[in-house]
Amino acid sequence: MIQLSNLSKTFFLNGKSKVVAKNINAVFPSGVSIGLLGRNGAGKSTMLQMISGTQRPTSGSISSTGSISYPVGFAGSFHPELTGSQNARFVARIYGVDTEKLTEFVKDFAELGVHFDLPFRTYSSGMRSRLAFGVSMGIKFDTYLVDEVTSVGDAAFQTKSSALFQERMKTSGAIVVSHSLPMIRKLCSAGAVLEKGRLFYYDGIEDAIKHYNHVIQGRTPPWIVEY
Ligand SMILES: Nc1ncnc2c1ncn2[C@@H]1O[C@H](COP(=O)(O)OP(=O)(O)OP(=O)(O)O)[C@@H](O)[C@H]1O
Repeated sequence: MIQLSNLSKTFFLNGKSKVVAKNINAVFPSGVSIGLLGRNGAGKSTMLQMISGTQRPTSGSISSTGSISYPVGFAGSFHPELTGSQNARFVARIYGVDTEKLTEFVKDFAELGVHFDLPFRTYSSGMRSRLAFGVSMGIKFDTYLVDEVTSVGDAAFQTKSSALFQERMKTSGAIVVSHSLPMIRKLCSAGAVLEKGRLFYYDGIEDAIKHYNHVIQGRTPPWIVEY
């Protein structure tokens, strides 16, 4: 379970303020895959960053009962001079998981062939994504945070990635940010909409999509009194 308590976040830039969370109180239940929807700039990525702990709220707090991943597919902390294999070991040590097991898993999953033992700096962007997705999904977390990982590799690899995600969802939950509704429908059973600093949680993804469809047409859903 992830609990947001009186959570507020405001950015100040060039004398202007942007509120992305306004005193939000909400609970993301354990073991559920939740699609986080909202317009461009609503604050979805910021919300994931606050949940992962890389961004601080302006006020309020976030507490959780289980382990939370770093954003799935994030490659920014890989060292360019280390090989894919060495980077996988490095991350395994940071998270205290079996280095051999994770490395074997990633080797098999990411299908990088000889590149797995070559420096990360020599990788194509597709190879980087495959390594990053394999490493993050290779570690068991209670909740996976997924931000727009919609196109990892070619069609065959996407099918494989999606199957791995569904497999993980048997024992874990996720918060998934994507503008692709087919992707959200495929991966999520529940949903939440972030709009004007408020968060609306729905047990059913179709109800969240209904709300989102109102939002993108600039309308307030009839079941919401006011934002
Ligand atoms: N470090 C920052 N400093 C100032 N403003 C920021 C910062 N990070 C984000 N913002 C602003 O906060 C708002 C929310 O950004 P965020 O990336 O969280 O939105 P999003 O819902 O994920 O958007 P998108 O759907 O376009 O990816 C935007 O207006 C953005 O410009």
